[in-house]
Formats: sequence, C-alpha cells, structure tokens
Amino acid sequence: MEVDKDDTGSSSGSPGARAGRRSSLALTPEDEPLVDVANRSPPPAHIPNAMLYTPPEPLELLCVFPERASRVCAAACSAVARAGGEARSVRSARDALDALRRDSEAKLPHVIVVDARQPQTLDAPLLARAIRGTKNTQHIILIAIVKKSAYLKDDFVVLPYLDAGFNRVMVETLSATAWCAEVLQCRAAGASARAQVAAVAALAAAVDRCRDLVAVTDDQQRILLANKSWCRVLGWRGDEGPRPLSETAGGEAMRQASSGARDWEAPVTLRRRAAPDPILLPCRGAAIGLTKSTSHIVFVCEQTHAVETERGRGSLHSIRRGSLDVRSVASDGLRRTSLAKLQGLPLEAPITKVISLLSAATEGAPPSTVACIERAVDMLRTSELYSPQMRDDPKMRVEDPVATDLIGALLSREQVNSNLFFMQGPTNTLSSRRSSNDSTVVRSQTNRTNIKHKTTGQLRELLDTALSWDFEIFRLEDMTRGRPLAHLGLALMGGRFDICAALECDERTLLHWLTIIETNYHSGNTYHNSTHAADVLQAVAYFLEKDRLKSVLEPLEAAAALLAAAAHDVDHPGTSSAFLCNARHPLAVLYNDVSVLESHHAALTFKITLNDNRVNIFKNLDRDTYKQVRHNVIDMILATEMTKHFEHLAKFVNVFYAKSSGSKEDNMHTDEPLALDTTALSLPENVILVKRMMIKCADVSNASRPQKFAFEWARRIAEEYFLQTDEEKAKDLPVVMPMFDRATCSIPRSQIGFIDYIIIDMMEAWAAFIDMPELVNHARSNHARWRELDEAGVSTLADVWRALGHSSIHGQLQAAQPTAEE
Ligand SMILES: Nc1ncnc2c1ncn2[C@@H]1O[C@@H]2COP(=O)(O)O[C@H]2[C@H]1O
Repeated sequence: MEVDKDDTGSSSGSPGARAGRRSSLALTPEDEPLVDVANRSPPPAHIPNAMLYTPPEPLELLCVFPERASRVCAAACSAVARAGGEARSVRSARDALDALRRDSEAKLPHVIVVDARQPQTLDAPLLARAIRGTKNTQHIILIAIVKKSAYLKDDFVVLPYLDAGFNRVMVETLSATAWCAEVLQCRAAGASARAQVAAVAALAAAVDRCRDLVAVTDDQQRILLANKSWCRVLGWRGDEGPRPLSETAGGEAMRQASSGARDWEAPVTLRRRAAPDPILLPCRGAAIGLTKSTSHIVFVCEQTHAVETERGRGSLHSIRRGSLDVRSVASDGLRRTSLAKLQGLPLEAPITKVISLLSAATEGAPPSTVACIERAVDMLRTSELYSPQMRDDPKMRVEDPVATDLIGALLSREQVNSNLFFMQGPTNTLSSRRSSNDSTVVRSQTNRTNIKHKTTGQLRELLDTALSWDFEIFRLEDMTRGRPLAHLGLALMGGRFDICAALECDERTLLHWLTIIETNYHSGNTYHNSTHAADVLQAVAYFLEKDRLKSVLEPLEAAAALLAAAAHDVDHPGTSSAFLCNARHPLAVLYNDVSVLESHHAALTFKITLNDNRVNIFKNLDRDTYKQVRHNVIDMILATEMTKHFEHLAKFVNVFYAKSSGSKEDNMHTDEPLALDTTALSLPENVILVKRMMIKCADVSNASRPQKFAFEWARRIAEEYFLQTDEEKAKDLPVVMPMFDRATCSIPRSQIGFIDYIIIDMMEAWAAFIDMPELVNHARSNHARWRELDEAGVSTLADVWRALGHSSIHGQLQAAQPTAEE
C-alpha cells in the first residue's frame, strides 16, 4: 500500500523526523501520486467533509442602495423572495453597519449587495472594508453593483473591489433571471463559506482547549493563531497580530519546519515574555497545504509537567526550572515524562485543586496580588507545609542555646545521627529503667487489682476537686503512692463523665483498664509517669466541661478523649523518640523512626485493652462504634507528637480564626486578640482539629498551671532530660539536647523558651476557643517569674529551688500531705 511505503520509507532525512508515525494532523489523499507521497511524509491534513456541514437556512439578503426606490434593488429583493429567502434594504453605509452590529449572529445576512454606482453618495469599497472589519462577517458574500457602461470600459478593474473585501462584482440589471441565477450561486457559495468558517472556528475552539501549546503559522512562519495555552505560558495576548515565530521559538523544531518536512517531532525552545530563560519542550509539527505548496505550519508543543508546574504558579517568571524541562525531554526529545502521563489519570489531590484555583485567581489580578498568590502557591508546593521555620523577625529568633536545644529537639523530625554507636545486638537494650518494645509482655496487674472502690476521707475530698484547674495532682500522687491515674480516672471517667454508659461496659472493667494502663507507665520516670497521664486526663476533663466542647463533642468522643489522655504516654521509656532512633531501639526499627513513641503508645493501648476481656472496655461495642472510638483514640494520641506541633496548631488557627484581620500567618504572632470563628465546627473534619488541639494543650498544660505546679513539672521534665543526656553520654550516643546537662543547664531559660515558642501561641488560640483565659494568664505569670529568676542569675535546678526558698516544692508537698493509706 502506498501509505505503508510512505510510513516506512520516507522522511525529510532529518533526525527529528519520525516517518514511522502517522500524525493525527495528517491524512493521505488516496489519489496522490506515490512519488509525492514518498517525498512528503506524512501527508497534509484536510478538514473532514463531515465538518463542512451547515444546516440549510433561507437566504437573507441585505441591499445597500442610497436611492430611495432603486429598481435594481427591487429586482434583487424579488429574486430572493422567489428563492424562498428574505430581503431588506437600507440606504446608507451607517445603516448597513448598524444592521450588522445590532443583529444577532443568526440574523446576519448571507449576502450583502452594495450599490457601487455612485461613489459620491456611497463609498462602496470603504463600506466593504468596514463590513469585513466587523466580527463574524467572513462568510458573508459581498456583491458590488457597478454600472454596465463602467464595467464595459477598457480601464475597468475588478481588483480594488476584491481587495476591499467584495466577493463579486455584478453589472446592474433589472433582469429577474439574472438576479435569480446570482442569488442561487450566492446561496451555494455562501453556504460553503459558512461551513468552512464554522469548521475552522470549531477547530480553533478545540485547539484553545488543549493543554499543549499550539501555534499555527503561515508559510513564512508568521504566527496566525496561538491557542490559550501558548498565550498563557509564553505571556502572549490573544489578540496579537501575525508575528514571526522566530521571535519566540528556536531549536531543532524550527530547523525542521524550515526544511520543508511535512511532519516532524523535535524539541523546541520557547522564550517567555516575563522570564529570562527559555523553556525546552517536545514539539510536533506539520506543514499543511491543500496543494503541494504549504499554506500553514502547525506547532504543537507538549506541555510537560514542568510547564504545568510553572503555570500552576500563576506566572512563569522562574525559569530556573527550564533546566528541569530540558531533563524532562528524553534523548529523542519526544518521550512523555511519567509525571505527564500521571496527569492523564482521573486523580486529583485537593492541593492540586487549591493550587489551580489560586493560579486561576492571578489572571487579570494586579501585580501585587499576583506576587502574593505566587508566594502562597510556592509555600503550598512544599511537602513540609507545617514544618516551622524561624522567622526573620529578630524578636522571634531563638537566641538562647538552651531554648534552641529544647525547641529543636521537640520539633525536629531529624534525628541526631552518629556513626559512633552500634548496638551490640537485640539484647543490648537501653537502660533498664526504660527498655520497652511492642513485643514486651504487657505488665499485668489485673489479678491483683486492689484499688478500693470506696475512697474515703481526704482522698475523697481531694477527688471532689478534680475539676478545678489548681487540682492538687502531686498530693494525689502522694496519697495514692504513685497510682494517681486509676483513682482520678475512676472519679472522672466513671463518675463525672460516666463513660461506662457510652462504652456500654461496667465500672469494674474500667477500673481494670485504668489499673493495667497505669501499671504500664514507668514509675521510675520523673516526668513521663502515670502522674503526668493523670495530669493530662485532668486537663482534658476540665476542658470537656467547657460549654464550647460540651456542645460540640458527642459522649463517645468525650469518652475517647479521656481514654486517649489516660493512655497517651503509656510505656514511655523516659527518653525521646530521637534517642530511640539514635540507639536503634527495636521500637524505632518497628516504626521506621517515624512517630516512634506515639505509635507505640497508641498500639500498646489497644494491645493491652484487647488482650484481656477483663480490661476490654470496648468488648460490648458494635464493630462500627468500636472503629470510631479506636480511630478517635489513635488520632488523639498521635496528635501529641511534638514534631507535628505546628501542623496541628496552624490547621486549628487557620480554620477557627480564618476571618480575623491580617494574614493568618501573622495571627499566630500578634498581640491583637484573635477573632474566633466557630462556624467551621459544623464540619466533622474540623471537630477532629479541636480534639487534637485539646489533647495537645492538655499534654503541655503544665506550663499553664498555677506556678507551684508548673515549677514542679519543669523540675521533673528537666530531670528526665538530664537523665537522657547522662545515658547518651554513658553509651556514647549522640546527645540530642547537649544543653540539658544537669551541671550547666539554665532551667529558667529552658522554660522561657518553652513558653515563648510552644505554649503561648497555642494557649492563646485554645483559651479563646474554650473561653479559659487563665491558661494564658498562668503561662504569662510563670514566664515572668522564670525571667525574674533568670535575671537574678538563677540557673540550675538546685539554684531554682534554693531561690524559691525550699529544697523541692514536691518535697514540701510530700511533707505536708498524708497518703491514701493514712
Ligand atoms: N515544662 C516543660 N518544659 C520543657 N519541655 C516540656 C515541658 N512540658 C512538656 N515538655 C515537653 O513537651 C513534650 C510534649 O510531648 P511529650 O509528653 O512526649 O514530651 C514533652 C516534653 O518533652
């Protein structure tokens, strides 16, 4: 077959030409001689016949004759009427143009006959130009009527009429037959013109809607048509007149286009108006001509992922990624990147939609708005959307090395790495005070649950105050001999909140659960022990009493929050996740160094619970309810991970303080009161943010407690940090927080940093949300007291307690309080 020969046998000989691939732009006319086909491969496109269909319409004629009762005009009109059409006449050029501009497209005449016999009354060529300059008039057949005497003269020339836009010149006549013939010819010619114009318009619309950059030039490579993608990416306006393509494009594709090849694929370099560097794209081209000569050249430049990405930015200034484009064009300059292919899949992440919407908003926006949106889009593109970055604001810079150490260790997802440390084997675990992993046998105490249900006397009195913000947690610790969680848990969960009703379990199972959870806390930890769990549980219970949360959370959600608080640090080894990663602890290996401790706390909670029916508080829940509670508990425990602190805080602030003045970014750092907007609470996904924020705030609420509690918690956490540092040094592990050395560390400074960078913003947002100003007030007053101590030169733990006038607050408390047994 001719086509096959052509497909395999010919090309322009240029490296970019791909003779073996048939372009969708080209169809081979079956009747072309073989030699031509072989020389011009693949062949030119044509408009398929089916595209050239227009529905039959009655002919509409407009006559422009200045003379009031022109007989020629009347003859034309009656011929049209005989042919089943409609005619109307006007007497001036202005009326003619008015008729065109006023009428809807459907009413545009198919034929306009202009009296060109009296140039002093009507300038026919001028009117023809004006008509052709009017939109959507390409298909109208324009006839100029000239005098017979002038037409027959030797010096009569038709060209000026044609140049002006007339299709035909006709000699004046009153002959009905002549007019009928003319009208029928016009109807046929007009229909064909209309069909072609409509087909071209349809194709242009198709081209406009394609993602690739398309330009059509004339045979001299002057751009006649550039589609929307072309204009958008290259910064063109849609209405630019013909311009040489060479002003914009270069590279192998241009050489191919100039070589006379009919169809080629080669890289093209395109210059963008608003950017210094060009972009390099794969380009497919075709020379189009209905005869052997070329009338149009088509360039289809493939919009690669890189260009899409640039477009998504709202403008294309940055061409630093031009190099990326170069790389995305494979060696033959043609292969689509896999990312580009992915874009063809019916998948779209919300972030993609967000970026597209923002990018669309830049169109026609003032430059300052475009710049803002571009910056926002750039930020949205980063995968670490919520990773905090120190702001340039010198006020915000953490200058104190202790604070830097602490904040860095809490927020950083990177572990401190060292090549020096190698574990000697799985038995060489961390310190015995902390060793633990998911396969650890759960410490069970269910057989010897000996907590008395009836708490009497002082303990009862103390537990009666369990819903006050200055609840004496350390007194409870002492009175219960280090078992505050079960007592407080029973009082709050079983008593005040009656979670047994929501969970459909009996109080005994709850008591067993609390007991076994408490048993799995390490009493040897100075901070992460069951007293901390009880403290967080107490804070969550306190928050749940606030009207805002009462109105938002279902009983089952409240139950899940209390359970999560009680269990959120279960089996905490007293060292951080970073420590476990550096030590190659089995938990770090199990959880791939990601959210190691929080994953363990959540997993172990369920392992403990499901392991034994006597403690299984979920045993009576149906499958869906269990799933819901489990999801809630896990989500809240995972939310306590400090490396995600800013993520949770930012989401919360963005959702619930969205309408306050100023940028949201600034909202978190100004002294202005936040403008709360709780309408977002109607969406379940926003309620999740509330629950996360609730447990987060409870988890670090120690800094927002009255001073005597806050200071004791500071002592405890500092002690635990010191122990970790000691252990790191002893085991030659990387030291995660080198400043936390008991001999040198400034406790006041660590607390000032903690309050400044972690507490204040979060507590302000949460305090306003639940209407609990004391959270911020206590944090501020603690901050002020720590600053006083710092300014007085107080630094180490021993200094602090000396300055406070006693050897240990807790020591004082211990001395003052009777125990549960007493
Ligand atoms: N008062 C405090 N001073 C310094 N760090 C604290 C304080 N309270 C809590 N933290 C840290 O904040 C962390 C919150 O999550 P964790 O309970 O895992 O571990 C906690 C401590 O590392």
